[in-house]
Amino acid sequence: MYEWLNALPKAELHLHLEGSLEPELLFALAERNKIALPWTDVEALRSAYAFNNLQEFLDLYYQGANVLRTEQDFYDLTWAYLLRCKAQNVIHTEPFFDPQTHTDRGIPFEVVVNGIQQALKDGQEKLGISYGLILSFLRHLSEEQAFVTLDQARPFRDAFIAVGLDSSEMGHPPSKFQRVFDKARSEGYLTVAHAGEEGPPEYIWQALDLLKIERIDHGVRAIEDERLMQRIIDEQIPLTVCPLSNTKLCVFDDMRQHNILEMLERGVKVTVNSDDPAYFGGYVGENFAALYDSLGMTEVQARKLAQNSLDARLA
Ligand SMILES: Nc1ncnc2[nH]cnc12
Ligand SMILES: [Zn+2]
Repeated sequence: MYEWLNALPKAELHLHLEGSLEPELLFALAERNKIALPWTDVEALRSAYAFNNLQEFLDLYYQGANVLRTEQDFYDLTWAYLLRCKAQNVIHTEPFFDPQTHTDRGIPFEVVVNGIQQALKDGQEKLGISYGLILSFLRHLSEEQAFVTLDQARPFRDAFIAVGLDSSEMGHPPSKFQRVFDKARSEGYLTVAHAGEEGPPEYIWQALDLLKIERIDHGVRAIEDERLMQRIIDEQIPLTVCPLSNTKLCVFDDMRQHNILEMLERGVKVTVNSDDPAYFGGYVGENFAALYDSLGMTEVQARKLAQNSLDARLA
């Protein structure tokens, strides 16, 4: 890692807490909770981290999340992530979590939220990292199930700044969730959504026009639609781009093909994020380093990307 990149103050705006579950912690939690794993050791698990697309990754990611059972588990997961933030000068974070991944396995909503929230509060107090937590709906499930999750969140309303939308993109357009996003906005939530990661530009239009999102998560396929590009430039709608994720999930064949700097130079408010760092080979710092190594990112560009992340905060 490069010291000058590490030293830049940054915000992380696209991070799935469940995706920060490192294999070592996964094994430790499995042991603590007496859960048998299908992998013999950490190395065997790590060697399974080879994906051809988003769905192949998600299948393993949901399997990994199964070791998270208690409030302490969610605390430990979140705290480990915050220590990484501290080490890389991430001074603000807006992580996602997927309540349905846990409630559907019988883990009470409050167990998940309390563990995460306590760690975030301690991170603010002891590490000086500010935050805003985003509750994300799983788009492969129904809108009705998202409404149930929104109901479960109501007693904890102050714990969240926004709702989001993630999981399998293809075949699950933003329009499927228009009503639940309307309801969430009426309750004061801001909104974000994954769009244009694997899905077409049309999904980004829907996320903007139907879900009224503040930021586009990924959004790299916007570049295929010139009218859309003009809109996100004119309105300075932030994109939370995740370079290592995009190459690991074969959205781009190679980092040298990534379009983040082309977007930046065209005036798009792009930011650098890690998505699921335990699975994709690194945290924000490693993502910045990859842009330097493979795309020749300049110091001016790095500073602009870091500033964009601070400007695009919701909390
Ligand atoms: N990159 C990604 N896209 C969609 N859903 C996700 N959940 C965790 N990581 C994700
Ligand atoms: Zn994501």
